[in-house]
Amino acid sequence: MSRIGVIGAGSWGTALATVLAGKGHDVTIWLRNKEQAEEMQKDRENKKYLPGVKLADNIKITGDKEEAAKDAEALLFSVPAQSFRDVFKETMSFAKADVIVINAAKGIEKGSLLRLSQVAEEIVPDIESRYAVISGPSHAEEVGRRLPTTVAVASTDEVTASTVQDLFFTDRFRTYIQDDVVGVELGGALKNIIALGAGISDGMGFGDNAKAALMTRGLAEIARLGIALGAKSDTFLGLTGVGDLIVTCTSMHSRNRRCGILIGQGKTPKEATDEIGMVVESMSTTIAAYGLAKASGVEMPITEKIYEVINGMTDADAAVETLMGRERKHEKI
Ligand SMILES: NC(=O)C1=CN([C@@H]2O[C@H](COP(=O)(O)OP(=O)(O)OC[C@H]3O[C@@H](n4cnc5c(N)ncnc54)[C@H](O)[C@@H]3O)[C@@H](O)[C@H]2O)C=CC1
Ligand SMILES: O=C(CO)COP(=O)(O)O
Repeated sequence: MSRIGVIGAGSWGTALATVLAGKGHDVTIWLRNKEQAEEMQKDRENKKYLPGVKLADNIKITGDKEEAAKDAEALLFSVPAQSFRDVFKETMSFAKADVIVINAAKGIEKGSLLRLSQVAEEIVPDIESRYAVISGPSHAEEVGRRLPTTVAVASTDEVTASTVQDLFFTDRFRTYIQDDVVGVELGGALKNIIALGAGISDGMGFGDNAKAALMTRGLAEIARLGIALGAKSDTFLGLTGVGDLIVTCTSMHSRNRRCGILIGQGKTPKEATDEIGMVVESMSTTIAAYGLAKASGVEMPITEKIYEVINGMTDADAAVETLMGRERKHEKI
């Protein structure tokens, strides 16, 4: 049994806290609003982000970051990617020197174009051997209800990877070990862009053929960028690649897909994200991926069109026409 601080109490932090508590760990969730923390502590439920899932007695909720961090043996970060830098920096100032860090967010920092493990290393230069990423096809709504789920835990350090594997492993939440941190981070972040596109396609009334095309060619461009940035190609065929792409492009739990559906039906990106009311990571990840693709000279035609749609530079109809009318070519990654 370990003491674990969960930093961020959205749907994912809350769902993962229930897995950890189910294993008997002593879990403290931090959330930034003190009144909401008190309410959640009293209600024993996250009514805003994960309604209907009861919180066990070994989960404590606090609005005090120091309380969640200071005695923790492991810290699980589950705040949106663009907030990670600030939240991580402050939290680590309270943490024990040997704390294990697990990041559950899926995104790339917009301004710096850094993966979140790179952001963490900028702040704590010796963090790599104590840092793990958890990622895979896993919607909070299902994990919170103990529906069978598989994910990967990636770390460059094998001991850290297996320690984190053990922290979460249950009969309903199966954790695999991975060493390709770059591939796992990029797979989890970039699939959200394709899910947004799949949603736009659904919202425009296109069919399963169009969605399968987006998913397959989308995976090709995810892998292309990933390999150029140092990922292993096999990772994109695993849980954190094609696995997460499938669940996010097909599930009505996906906020990225649902946001795309609203855009495909004619809403502006701002109206669509406001209506979703939870983090839609693809909005910032698309901008970061567009920047990374340009900087590394990798061709990402779907990402480029989605970038233009969400920035009001083209509409979805024109984007589809351009993608379908691209020069004829051989099928390859
Ligand atoms: N919901 C899901 O099923 C899954 C989500 N993820 C990832 O987990 C991350 C978090 O997502 P969700 O929990 O779903 O989001 P959410 O929208 O449900 O909740 C986000 C939480 O972060 C808090 N937050 C936002 N900015 C903050 C800041 N600056 N400081 C402190 N707290 C802040 C919000 O108040 C809220 O409690 C995202 O990167 C997402 O892609 C990954 C796998 C599954
Ligand atoms: O990453 C996820 C599932 O694995 C969550 O996807 P959404 O952010 O689109 O809900």
